[in-house]
Amino acid sequence: MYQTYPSVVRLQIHLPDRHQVHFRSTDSLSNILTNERNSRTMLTEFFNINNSNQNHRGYFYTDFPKHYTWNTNSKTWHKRRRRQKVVARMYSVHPSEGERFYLRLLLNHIRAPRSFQHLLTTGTTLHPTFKTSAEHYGLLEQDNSLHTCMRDARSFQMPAALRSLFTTILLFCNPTNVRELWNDNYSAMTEDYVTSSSVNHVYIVNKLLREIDNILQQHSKSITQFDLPQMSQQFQNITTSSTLIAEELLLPVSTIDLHSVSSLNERQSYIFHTITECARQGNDGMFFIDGPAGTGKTFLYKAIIAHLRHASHIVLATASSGIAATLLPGGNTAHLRFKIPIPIEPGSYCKFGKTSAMQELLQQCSAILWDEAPMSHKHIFEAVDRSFRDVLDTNLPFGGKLIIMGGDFRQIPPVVLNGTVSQIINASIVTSPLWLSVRLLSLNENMRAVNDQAFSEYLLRIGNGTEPTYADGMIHIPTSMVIPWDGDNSVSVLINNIFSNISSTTTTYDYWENRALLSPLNEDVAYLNEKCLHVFPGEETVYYSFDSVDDDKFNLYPQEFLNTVSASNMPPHKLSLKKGAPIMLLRNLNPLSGLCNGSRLICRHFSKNLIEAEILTGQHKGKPVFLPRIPLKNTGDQHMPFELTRKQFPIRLSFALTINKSQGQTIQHVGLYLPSPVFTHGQLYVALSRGITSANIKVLAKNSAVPGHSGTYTQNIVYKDILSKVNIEVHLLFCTSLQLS
Ligand SMILES: Nc1ncnc2c1ncn2[C@@H]1O[C@H](COP(=O)(O)OP(=O)(O)OP(=O)(O)O)[C@@H](O)[C@H]1O
Repeated sequence: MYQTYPSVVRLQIHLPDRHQVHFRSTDSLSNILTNERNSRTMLTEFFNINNSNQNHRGYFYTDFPKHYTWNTNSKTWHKRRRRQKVVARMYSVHPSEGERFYLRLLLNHIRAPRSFQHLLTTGTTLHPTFKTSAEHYGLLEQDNSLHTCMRDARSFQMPAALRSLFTTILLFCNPTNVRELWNDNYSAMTEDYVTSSSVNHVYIVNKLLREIDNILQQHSKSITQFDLPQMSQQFQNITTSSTLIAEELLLPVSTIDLHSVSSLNERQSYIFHTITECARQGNDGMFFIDGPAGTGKTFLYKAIIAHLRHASHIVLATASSGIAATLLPGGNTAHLRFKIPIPIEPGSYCKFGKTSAMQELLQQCSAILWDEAPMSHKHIFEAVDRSFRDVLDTNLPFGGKLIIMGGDFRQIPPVVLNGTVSQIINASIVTSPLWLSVRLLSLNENMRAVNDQAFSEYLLRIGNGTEPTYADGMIHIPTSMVIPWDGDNSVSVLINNIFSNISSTTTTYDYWENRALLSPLNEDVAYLNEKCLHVFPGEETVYYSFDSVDDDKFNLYPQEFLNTVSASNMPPHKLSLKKGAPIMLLRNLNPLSGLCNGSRLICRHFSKNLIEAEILTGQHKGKPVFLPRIPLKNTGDQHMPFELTRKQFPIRLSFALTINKSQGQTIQHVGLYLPSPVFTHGQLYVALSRGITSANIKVLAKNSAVPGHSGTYTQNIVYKDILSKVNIEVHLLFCTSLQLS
């Protein structure tokens, strides 16, 4: 390490009085023992500095050498005079070393500890071992965590939420003793089934099994794969296919959506009648409802779905993203609904066969709706098309089914990891042969910003890439929307602007649903969330994840390194929350119940192994749900040479969201934070078009000047190749002529 830069400091780690002492062979034993210098180590002296309150900033042990230097001769720490880059590491300790490993874990998570005893103390309790202390701090997983999770959930007496939690545990948590979990929770899970004394036990067991099986089916699993009681013959005869079909037929039809038909605007009405007539006559066809953000695509889908379901048609409502799926009645992600393989390959097939329940459901359904289609890779549509043709024994596109795709090509395109612009364009459905069979239907009236025409036109110019650009594709942001950049201060101004009275108000669903900060990058979103949580009232609860790498026999990846790993689809190692704070789900736990990747919720109650929350948006708004910790893997991350398993609650705070996650939502008060500009097609457009009027949108952009021009500017990225392939302008004319004729 000699002469390396930055310098590397190795920090001693030892149990009380178990440190190494160096002495000469001629030294007497009593001298060695009585020499005070021999009792001093880097760790004990770190404690001493903390005791003397010199470490008033509360540095961790591993941060300490950045501010203090170690003098080996005097065995003392001294404040650094000059700032210098230093990397400090504690010696690594294998978990098999027991107490020393747990001591190290505590030192990595507790700031400025004053002694070993301090590390062993939580509140007024002095723990006998570092292990129990670490357990108490929530740094170690308890053996019975799933049982305590279910036990805590039972106390809320919400049987439906408990059944969903039990199934989530089966699906994601690999429980070792399923039957014991079942036995312990059976009564609580069926509390609401027992409506009269005549309902018999066999019926209740089977009803519960059926309900659990229905949730499992969404994930291509079944109760037969778990150690659960067998379903009786009578219930088994209700086959999965008939259950799938019955479920669709029994979906409630919203009267609001039914009545909304009368308020459709002219183009919406034209498309509504074209599609519903097609379904009524049993015709096939591929439609694409294209419309800029806010033109009422979702509003129209809901009217179509309600009308067809009311007439006893089966309509499979799906979407490319979880959040868009939760906005549709009975919506599911296309991935789960059609069992689309991950990763997708050019020749992939979906994971259902000719004799599957899915095949029977497809036979029966009158239409398939697929929202946010431009976000999905063309190989996904091609796999679904191939599978439908196969199981329905026909060579017609999508097996001759009526497909209604929708979305906006001005918005976020498919994600291609490290992809070039041409790879991203090439991933779009517009470059698939399927696109040739598509009939485009366009909407053009912004119903979201209907009362702010100038804003609506500005948005469209941004989306189409026709807003005048200055150097490097920079476009002007109207002064009324701008918060001038002034570092951290201006971030607080932005937060106060969007979340007015955040520190004092008792906030409602509407408050959270109508407000969000947006930013392109995850790290900036995390920064905003942290700042918001800081000013949000209430006591903070912290959950640490348990991180591991499979088969890491030689401890190549120490805990503190794994804890620093962050990925867009992973919760943080240190998850800080407060009651009443908004959060976002990071996995599709139970889409049919509104628990999708991207669903927004509000925290209500925290236990060690359970979070109780309420759904904030979409069809299931207000529904209580339980969330367990689940092991999450960072599969598919090409930047990492190992597969990390992080056991954590699958959530993040959601005062702030990435722009990509906000797509599809109407958010009245939008705060756009751009410490760096947007990086892909459609992002600026998606962010700004969440709002309903320019008066409620605030933009904070760094480096936003254009030489020679006054005002604030930011980059807008539009891949015009995608838009020209859709040929939107030409098509608008086509639609107008159809209407006029
Ligand atoms: N015909 C209509 N009458 C009244 N309100 C409407 C109508 N059409 C749409 N809206 C309202 O306009 C807003 C935007 O509609 P919607 O979310 O359906 O647009 P979208 O095209 O799906 O937007 P995005 O592309 O951003 O997802 C919603 O609040 C919706 O209720």
